[in-house]
Amino acid sequence: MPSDASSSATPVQWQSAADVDYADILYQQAEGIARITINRPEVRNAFRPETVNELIDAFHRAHMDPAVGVIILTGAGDLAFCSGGDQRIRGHEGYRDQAGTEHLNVLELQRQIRTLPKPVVAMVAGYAIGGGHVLHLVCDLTIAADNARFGQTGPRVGSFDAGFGAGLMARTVGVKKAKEIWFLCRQYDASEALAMGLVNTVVPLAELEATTVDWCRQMLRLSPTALRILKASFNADTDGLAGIQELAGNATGLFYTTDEAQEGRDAFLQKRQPDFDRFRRRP
Ligand SMILES: CC(C)(COP(=O)(O)OP(=O)(O)OC[C@H]1O[C@@H](n2cnc3c(N)ncnc32)[C@H](O)[C@@H]1OP(=O)(O)O)[C@@H](O)C(=O)NCCC(=O)NCCSC(=O)CCC(=O)c1ccccc1C(=O)O
Repeated sequence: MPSDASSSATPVQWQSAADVDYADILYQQAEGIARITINRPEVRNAFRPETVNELIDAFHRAHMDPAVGVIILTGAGDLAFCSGGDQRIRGHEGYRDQAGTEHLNVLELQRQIRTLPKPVVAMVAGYAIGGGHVLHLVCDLTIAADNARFGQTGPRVGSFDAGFGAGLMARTVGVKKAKEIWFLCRQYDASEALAMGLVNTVVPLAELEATTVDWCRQMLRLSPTALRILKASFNADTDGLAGIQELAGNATGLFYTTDEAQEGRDAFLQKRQPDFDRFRRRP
């Protein structure tokens, strides 16, 4: 079968997990794909701390599930992917949860999306704005509908994301463009986003899900280990020593599967000297 063979004609049959009870998000699964949906369309899918905690839980679930190979992050409805932090519950030093504690917990979610070892695809219809724009940015790929609109609003609403929101943005679209996005708080349509490398492709809204699923199916046919290590390698320089640690952890994980590493473990458990003589020193 050719590597790009398309099976996009077959619609996906999403199944909701029976054992989850999220209030702000949906978690569905099919064919090795987990689909995580921010489900607050009445506020253009703005997130509150509880939303972010549920997203963290859902991404952890998808990470740990061996049946999941690719994850889609999206927003409910056609009007928005996500409009960032819910300004109605923004308090003195963060976003207030129902117990009254104030958080900036989306930063933890950003790190989780980058470090979990499976491709994460942002499926964007409508607005990806503010912290919602940064969420699509930290995903590995972005598929945009032709009605998508992108932008930052921080300097207008009294906020900024000086982490991935600035640094990864600059690496993605270039420093001048990233400064324009943050300093002017303009919105960009899908074709402008494509031209600046902010998204991977733009499709008609009616084809958004089919195209996203098709890309996921293509990745599911590829080597999961190769994709895993490639994802870590793309983060390695950006994320400094934490990125190198992530990449290196994959090397350790692969080494553990070898007879050579297992000889070390077995020798310790059998209280003998390890015998590494039978393992060749490769050029
Ligand atoms: C997204 C819009 C451009 C959509 O415009 P439009 O289609 O015309 O719809 P509206 O009529 O404006 O909105 C419909 C309805 O939704 C409400 N709403 C929309 N967005 C939000 C929001 N973010 N918070 C709360 N409510 C929202 C809107 O008020 C309407 O409600 P009604 O009751 O019907 O009036 C437009 O809506 C828009 O511009 N929205 C605001 C975008 C914005 O400024 N977002 C916040 C950016 S700052 C941010 O996200 C920081 C959070 C963050 O990620 C972060 C960064 C750095 C460190 C930590 C953090 C962190 O942890 O949070």
